[in-house]
Amino acid sequence: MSAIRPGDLVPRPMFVSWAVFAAVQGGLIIAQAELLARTIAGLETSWLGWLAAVIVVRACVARLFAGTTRRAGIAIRQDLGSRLLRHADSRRRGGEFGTLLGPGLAALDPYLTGYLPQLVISVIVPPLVLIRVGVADWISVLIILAALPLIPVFGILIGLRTREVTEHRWAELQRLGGHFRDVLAGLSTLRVFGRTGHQARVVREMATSHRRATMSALRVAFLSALVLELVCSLTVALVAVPIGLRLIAGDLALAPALVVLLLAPEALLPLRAMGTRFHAGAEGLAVAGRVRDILAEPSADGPAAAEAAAGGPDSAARQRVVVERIPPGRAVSGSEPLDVADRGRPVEITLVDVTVRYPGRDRPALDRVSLTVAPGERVAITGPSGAGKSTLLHVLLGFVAPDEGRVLIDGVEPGTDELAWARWSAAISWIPQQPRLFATTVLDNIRLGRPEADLSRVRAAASAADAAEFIDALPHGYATPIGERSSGVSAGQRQRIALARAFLRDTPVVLLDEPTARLDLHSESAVVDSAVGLLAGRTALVVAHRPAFVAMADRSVRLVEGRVVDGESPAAGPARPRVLA
Ligand SMILES: Nc1ncnc2c1ncn2[C@@H]1O[C@H](COP(=O)(O)OP(=O)(O)OP(=O)(O)O)[C@@H](O)[C@H]1O
Repeated sequence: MSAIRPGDLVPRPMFVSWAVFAAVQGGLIIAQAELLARTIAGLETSWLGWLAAVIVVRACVARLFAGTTRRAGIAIRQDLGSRLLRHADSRRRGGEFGTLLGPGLAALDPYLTGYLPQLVISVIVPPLVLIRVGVADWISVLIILAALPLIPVFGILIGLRTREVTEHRWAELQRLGGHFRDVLAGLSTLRVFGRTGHQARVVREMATSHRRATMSALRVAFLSALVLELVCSLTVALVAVPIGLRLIAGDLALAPALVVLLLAPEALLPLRAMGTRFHAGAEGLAVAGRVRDILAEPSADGPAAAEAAAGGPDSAARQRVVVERIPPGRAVSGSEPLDVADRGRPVEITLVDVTVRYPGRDRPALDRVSLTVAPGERVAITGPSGAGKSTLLHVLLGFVAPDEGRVLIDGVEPGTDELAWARWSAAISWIPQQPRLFATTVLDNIRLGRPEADLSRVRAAASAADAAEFIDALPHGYATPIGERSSGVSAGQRQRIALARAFLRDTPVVLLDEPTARLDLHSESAVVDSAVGLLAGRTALVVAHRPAFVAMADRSVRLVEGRVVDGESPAAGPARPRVLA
């Protein structure tokens, strides 16, 4: 991360106003010390009114300054937020980006409204105060000047460590945010592939790592406050002891001695406060660097980005709605073992008068749909957009509970039996229109439903899905990491990884939502050929848009406005053999 200059974030007039405030504040500090010293030394009350006025003005100025700075901070953050949103193309709008826009910009606040104004105050107030101390007693100025550099030196030494730990903490937070969003968006995929429990563990580990990084940053902050406090106290003591001795010896009058004693801590205070605020603002500094890096990158929103972003916010939101509709009784445990006995034989699926109504919709998405898919039969579901094809698959996946009607698996209704749904889930491979890949390696993405599978089985599954060639050409082959929101692979490659996933999972039932994303000719024919191989010998429901996908089925059922309007009779003949046993 490149270093960032304060001027990159804060407009110049803001610095000027901070400087003016610092000068006024410096003058008021000196006036306050002067009036207090005269009142005590002369034992007269005539200055008390002026003293009270200075204290009140000082408080008002400080309040005014805090208000102006806070408003400026909000304006700067809002401006950065909208610039980031305008600039960052859809590929970058992942969970990390969300973390940057949310907690990231919020972390900028202590930097903008705390550290930077304090930096200006530290440059202006100590010299003003030291001039007045020098007029009263030049020896004290020499002592303060000798000790003063210790504060920034210690501050810088600790600051370097602070920057390191806060950047680490920020990186951990971004990783956590990115992964969490990925997991949420792909929750339905994880659920079908029985990996929710594993992902919960991963999120827990990331949260622990972030907590450790936070504790380490806090330790450094406390240590730094302690060191700075010690240096300031020692400096004041070094000034006070000789002043006391010279007062007793009669070498120094009481009024200038009091001015020196009152002003010595004020000369040190801004530097000490700057050290403390540096810690509070260090995360903001890390964020500012990231913001500047993003704004410096060329924006690349365009057709390619749009394609790469397939499976974007709309589809994620839609999936979330679907997942929210899962009745509590149907939650499938991630640690549920696959039912191996189920894997060996094709399954019969029956829907009886299934009706699904989405909230806020007049027309049901499925209207009394009855359908029987014989063991080993492949049925294509066709129909215009919005006919209810995906909803039909979602009912079978348990994402959507029918409002009326029954779903029977091998003649048995899972109903609200959690175990029955877990067994059923373990028997399904689901390939959605826009398969969800996770920000992990290609290898782990393929073996999502079978984490124990070794590389040779993964390779076999990838070859069956015509994915082996492009995976071998990736920079690290199967170990190549996939970015957030499937960045780094094309829509066609994503489909082939999803098919490889299904080949490896090797379940008796396949539910396939044909990809509608624009695929090039080679990708399309590769996906069709692989899908033919995958469906062989399995009970399958395929939402089909293209003739090639309809042709691979034994029969097709047409849905229009949620109703079955046309269904061919089942094809006769034995089921074809599986590709992967
Ligand atoms: N989560 C939801 N909330 C509300 N309405 C929904 C939801 N999902 C789907 N619908 C509506 O239900 C109807 C059927 O949608 P569905 O996605 O099943 O159709 P489809 O045939 O798969 O369409 P496409 O071919 O365009 O994917 C549509 O009118 C759709 O707008």
